[in-house]
Amino acid sequence: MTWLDLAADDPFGVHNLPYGAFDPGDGSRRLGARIGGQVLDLAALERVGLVEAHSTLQATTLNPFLALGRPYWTAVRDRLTELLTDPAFRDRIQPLLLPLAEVTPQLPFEVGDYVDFYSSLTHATNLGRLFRPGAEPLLPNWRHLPIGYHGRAGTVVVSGTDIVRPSGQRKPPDADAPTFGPSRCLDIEAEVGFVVGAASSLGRPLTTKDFHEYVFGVVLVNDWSARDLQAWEYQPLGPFLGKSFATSVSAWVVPLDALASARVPAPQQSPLVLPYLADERIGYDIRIEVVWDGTVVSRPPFSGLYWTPAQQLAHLTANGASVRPGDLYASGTVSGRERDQVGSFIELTWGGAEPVTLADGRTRTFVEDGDTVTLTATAPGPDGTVVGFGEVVGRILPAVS
Ligand SMILES: O=C(O)/C=C/C(=O)CC(=O)CC(=O)O
Ligand SMILES: [Ca+2]
Ligand SMILES: [Mg+2]
Repeated sequence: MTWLDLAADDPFGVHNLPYGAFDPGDGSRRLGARIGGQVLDLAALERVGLVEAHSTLQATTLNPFLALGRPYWTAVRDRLTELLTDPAFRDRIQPLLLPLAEVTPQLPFEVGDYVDFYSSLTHATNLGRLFRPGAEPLLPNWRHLPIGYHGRAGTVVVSGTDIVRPSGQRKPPDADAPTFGPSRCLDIEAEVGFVVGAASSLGRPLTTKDFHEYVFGVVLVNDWSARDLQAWEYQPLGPFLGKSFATSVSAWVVPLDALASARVPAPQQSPLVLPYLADERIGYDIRIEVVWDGTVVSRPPFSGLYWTPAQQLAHLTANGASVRPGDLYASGTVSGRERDQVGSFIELTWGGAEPVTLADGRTRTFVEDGDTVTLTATAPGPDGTVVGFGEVVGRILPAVS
């Protein structure tokens, strides 16, 4: 029990303690841990000697702390738990807590390499039908390896950043020639992102068993996608400008250790995978909500994903590629089987053919200028608690002409 005045069902109780970076209001950047509606100033905490992490908590991003590896992540988390539960520390900790409302969240880590997977069987099947009508929706490799592509790390932005509508080339199937202009089919993708902490060595693949040693924590991801640009450009090399203009992530990195109670069996795979992809089938019961301009339109369940994050890590290093602190890999769009569980609007509105009606009566197919899309999520915590992920929110600004 924490000595802070927190409700037992607060999703940011001492069982969670996600890490982030914030501007306290003077234009500087500091590292913090979220507890309830406050931020614990980790830089100050380390300066006064209440926690020790080789001065990595003085940095403006989490990367140096991530690089310390699992033993330090555990030691610092244990220490924060002690400081926030033992009333003997109350008087020294209280001055280091800032109200969340008075700080501005920053991108918590400098994104190294960014990979996006494609691991939901339902999403892959739906997109196959929509993008390749008449063809087999799942390509022959889909059940043998976690399909992914390398995205653009430099355009990963923190929740709250406005998104400018992208322009680009598109050519509807019935048009004679391509045109250039603002995307008319701007979409979202609700995903779960895994933040790599420890570095691996070039030429040394990781195994599925290495997941817990190398992955530090989890963020929510909105992989904004311009479907008209994507449909025209993606063959044969895959997503490019249709997805590289912006990817939003939540401001608080939930440590993997906070998700121990959220582990659930992942779906069994058929056919059996190659030995390097064999894993313990551990999924996470992360329940996402997609909110479109105030209306909850979908509740994608992460637990049903076919490929697990441990398999994704093993696969992305299977050729000897190394990972670095701050690398981010996203699960791929989280879509459950029901229409109100899909993680993209192209699925929700079936390519724009079936508009959705928001609570105030407006109808939507794709995202319009001025719309705000918010993803939130929770997962079960220890002893009946709930782990919150905060939100990833973005508002669309008109295209730049
Ligand atoms: O099937 C396709 O051609 C395209 C699929 C996607 O756009 C999905 C994607 O970016 C990966 C994912 O988020 O699942
Ligand atoms: Ca995606
Ligand atoms: Mg993207």
